Amino acid sequence: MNDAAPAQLDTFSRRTTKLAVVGAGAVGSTLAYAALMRGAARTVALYDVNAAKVQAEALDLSHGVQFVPEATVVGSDDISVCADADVVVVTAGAKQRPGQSRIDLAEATIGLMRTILPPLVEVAPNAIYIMVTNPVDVVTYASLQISGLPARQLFGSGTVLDSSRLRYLIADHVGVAVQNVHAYIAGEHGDTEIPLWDSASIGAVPLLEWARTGPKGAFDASVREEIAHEVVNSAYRIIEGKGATNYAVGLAGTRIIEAVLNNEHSILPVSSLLDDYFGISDVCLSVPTIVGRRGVYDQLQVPLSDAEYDGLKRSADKLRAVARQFGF
Ligand SMILES: NC(=O)C1=CN([C@@H]2O[C@H](COP(=O)(O)OP(=O)(O)OC[C@H]3O[C@@H](n4cnc5c(N)ncnc54)[C@H](O)[C@@H]3O)[C@@H](O)[C@H]2O)C=CC1
Ligand SMILES: CC(=O)C(=O)O
Repeated sequence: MNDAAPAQLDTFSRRTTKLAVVGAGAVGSTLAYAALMRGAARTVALYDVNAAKVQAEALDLSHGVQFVPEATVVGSDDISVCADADVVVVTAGAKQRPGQSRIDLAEATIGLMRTILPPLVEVAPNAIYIMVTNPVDVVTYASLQISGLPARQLFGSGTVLDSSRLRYLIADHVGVAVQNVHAYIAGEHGDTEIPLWDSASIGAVPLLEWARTGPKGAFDASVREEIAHEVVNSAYRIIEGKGATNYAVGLAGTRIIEAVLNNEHSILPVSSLLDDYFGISDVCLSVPTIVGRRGVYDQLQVPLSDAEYDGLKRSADKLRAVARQFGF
């Protein structure tokens, strides 16, 4: 009998992936919880400057590991807790106060990234970096320059969350399962974002076709306008009510982590560096993008109406201007 066989089998059957979450606040700790629930990684490491908070979050999460796929949770105010992570998700930084826009956080967040990223890259040089802290598109662009990482290796959560809000509203409007709605929000994760109606579909039916042939008024321009308005303003409403958004972003972030760690080549609207995307360059924003173990692969050239193209360009111009304002 070969004594080595069971141990070897054990080694190979365990997932050894490590997720590091930087910032154990509302978003970071909820994301860690969602990642544990879904068994996204074998080790979940939390890093935060607030030692008492990060240790408490890690302990609380650890007490629940009996009930989730096997995992280990560690938390520390020492950045080396992130060492050799496969994925690093950055959620550290100030959150919006009611009435503040995401862009209002730019100066503070960029300053924070200058402090956090160099030591992070030192301890986890091969990780895929997913930026969540707002304003996420500008932060992603600045972070690429601060870190010196290749554009495929560092990207932002972008409009994955906004697209899930859009899909939820469309599904609710027509009474179908949200999983059967395929629709993306593109551009800024913020006030200039735009729904890509031209490429949206419900099941196999193009959404604009549904608008023509479905129940009267199903998706006429005023309904589309109302839904788009609701998506843009969702975060403001939630922040007004409870001070932060955390559950949906935790799940959206986990979805991106899974796409990376499982090398899914899934199409997700993450925020990445554009280089001649329909003529748009030198800015990070969201378009439907293939995501896998090496991070960002191709950005899909989806069909765009003239209005959608103009909206995307407006987002790009705004985000570039904000980045320039801070010397990037
Ligand atoms: N991209 C997206 O879809 C979303 C982004 N956000 C953004 O995520 C960020 C975090 O939001 P919350 O978790 O609600 O804020 P929070 O205030 O609850 O947590 C932030 C955490 O960052 C920590 N932190 C601050 N400086 C740090 C440093 N130098 N190193 C490590 N940790 C540090 C704080 O101690 C705190 O625990 C905000 O910028 C918010 O706007 C929030 C929701 C969605
Ligand atoms: C806060 C934020 O960026 C969001 O919930 O969309």
